[in-house]
Amino acid sequence: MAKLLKKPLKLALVQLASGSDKAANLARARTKVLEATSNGANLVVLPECFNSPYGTKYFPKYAETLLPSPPTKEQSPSFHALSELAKESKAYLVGGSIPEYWEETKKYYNTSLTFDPQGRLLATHRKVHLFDIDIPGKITFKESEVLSPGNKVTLVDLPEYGKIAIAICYDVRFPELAMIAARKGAFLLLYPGAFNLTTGKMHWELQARARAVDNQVYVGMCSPARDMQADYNAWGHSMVVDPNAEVLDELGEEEGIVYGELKGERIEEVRKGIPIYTQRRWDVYPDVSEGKVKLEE
Ligand SMILES: NC(=O)CCC(=O)C(=O)O
Repeated sequence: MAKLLKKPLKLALVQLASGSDKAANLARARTKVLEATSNGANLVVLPECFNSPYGTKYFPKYAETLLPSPPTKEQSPSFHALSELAKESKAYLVGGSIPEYWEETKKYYNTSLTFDPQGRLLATHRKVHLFDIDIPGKITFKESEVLSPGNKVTLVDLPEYGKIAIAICYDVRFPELAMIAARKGAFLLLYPGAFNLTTGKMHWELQARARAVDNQVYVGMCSPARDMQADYNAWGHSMVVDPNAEVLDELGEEEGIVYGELKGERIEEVRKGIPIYTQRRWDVYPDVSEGKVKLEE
């Protein structure tokens, strides 16, 4: 089997403290991304809605136009700031997510942009599963009041390293997305996300570790820092999980950067020890195998 991760990669997840001032958020993101790369990171990730408050009433106000691509600076200051930052830091950059407005359809999306170290756009992921939940007395949230869903699995090839998959927050709860990405050869599943104080406590770590153990790949979950003055209080606890579902490192609630040294040998070791990759019984669950998720050679 070809190596999933061709050489070691240093991953950095920036748990950004952001507020209502978009320009200030972009400037803060730049400072923290440059800090991460000055510490040797090759791939840096920002949180969901890293340059705006998180909430349905904020999406239209902060939305930027990304299509046709590339947008102008007026249409999307964040696109240009991220592209320039990837170039400046000479690293791959997963720009968390931003609210997107698509003129042609008049629809809004929660969208993640990934850039290469030359500042070129590599991938766009629109959140596939919208965060619509209702836990009485705790939290009710309905992204679908404003947003439309994306409709694809997003795999990104980093030529020197291998493939990664990008999805956004609530997407992590859907193992199918992760499974397809892993079967197509991703060594790392990345989720810019913003769980809250109710579901964060219940499921943030569980979901990260579950996707790792299901697929025997690395997982990175990148949250905003917690702000108790904001309408929505993010859980924090950005973390890197290894292919054996062990938490390699984790932050608390405050702003910070969590790092992970990712190695191909670790994936191979875990898969050799517990070889679920060669033990699947597609004959017993053909409905899943028919999902066209053949294991890569
Ligand atoms: N921003 C989100 O998608 C939140 C997801 C979340 O909190 C969850 O429990 O899932």
